[in-house]
Amino acid sequence: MSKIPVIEIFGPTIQGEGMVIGQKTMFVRTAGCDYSCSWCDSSFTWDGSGKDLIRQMTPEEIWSELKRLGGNGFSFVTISGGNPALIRNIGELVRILKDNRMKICVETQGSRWQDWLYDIDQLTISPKPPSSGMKTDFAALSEMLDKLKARNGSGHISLKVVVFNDEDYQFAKEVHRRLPAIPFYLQVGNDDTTSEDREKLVRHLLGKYEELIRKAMGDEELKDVRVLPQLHTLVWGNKRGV
Ligand SMILES: C[S@@+](CC[C@H](N)C(=O)[O-])C[C@H]1O[C@@H](n2cnc3c(N)ncnc32)[C@H](O)[C@@H]1O
Ligand SMILES: Nc1nc2[nH]cc(C(=O)O)c2c(=O)[nH]1
Ligand code: SF4
Ligand SMILES: [Mg+2]
Repeated sequence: MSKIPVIEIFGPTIQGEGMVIGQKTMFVRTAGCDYSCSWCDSSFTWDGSGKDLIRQMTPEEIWSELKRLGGNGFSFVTISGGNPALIRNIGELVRILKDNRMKICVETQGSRWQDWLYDIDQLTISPKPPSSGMKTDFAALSEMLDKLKARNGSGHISLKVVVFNDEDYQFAKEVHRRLPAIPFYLQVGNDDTTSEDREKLVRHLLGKYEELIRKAMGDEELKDVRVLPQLHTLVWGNKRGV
């Protein structure tokens, strides 16, 4: 039976980011990423520090674990990582979730394609700005969006760019300029992913959020934009598994 490298399964919790913020959901986080963003808040999925947490699980085992944790109290499952789009076998998990009438949300950076992406109900694509140290392949990104749009339209897709500085903000605008038809989100970057002082972190991030709101509201070139914080970080700080 085909297996999937899973580093954590948790929930129910709220989706803290993007197009379905506030949605009650379970989470499946896969191990491994083709990127290595300088500020990645989930670097334990790819930098070796979480290697003892990785379990090779069959899609059935993942579904059992979701049921064990969430009982009958959920109808939404979010798959994140790392980059879940590295893993072909997630197609089988998607099938099981669909058979059980789950809605599925996926978080990916848009660097890799899998056919199961066609079956995702809420797909968040998060191209990486300069501060991450990564380079976005816009041709590959456009190709991915064209494929998705041709099959299912684009109502269920969004673009979410994390912003840490002005260069990132300019990059975010470029993403929106190139792909104006896709719902566009700006997300506040958390530049202190190791702090255990929640109060201090929240005060700092709310300040950053206000700054980003002010910038976007005063920007005539950005009309159709949503500006969001990471809600789970405001509620729980840098705690893992929430
Ligand atoms: C950990 S990533 C996993 C999915 C996928 N690799 C991606 O980057 O889209 C999930 C989301 O968290 C965002 N993220 C990662 N580190 C962050 C940070 N320090 N502050 C704000 N958002 C962050 C990513 O941009 C992405 O939208
Ligand atoms: N509550 C909560 N919402 C999230 N939205 C995206 C997350 C992620 O790490 O992909 C995440 C996460 O880790 N927790
Ligand atoms: S692409 Fe996502 S998981 Fe990978 S390093 Fe960047 S933020 Fe982290
Ligand atoms: Mg996260």
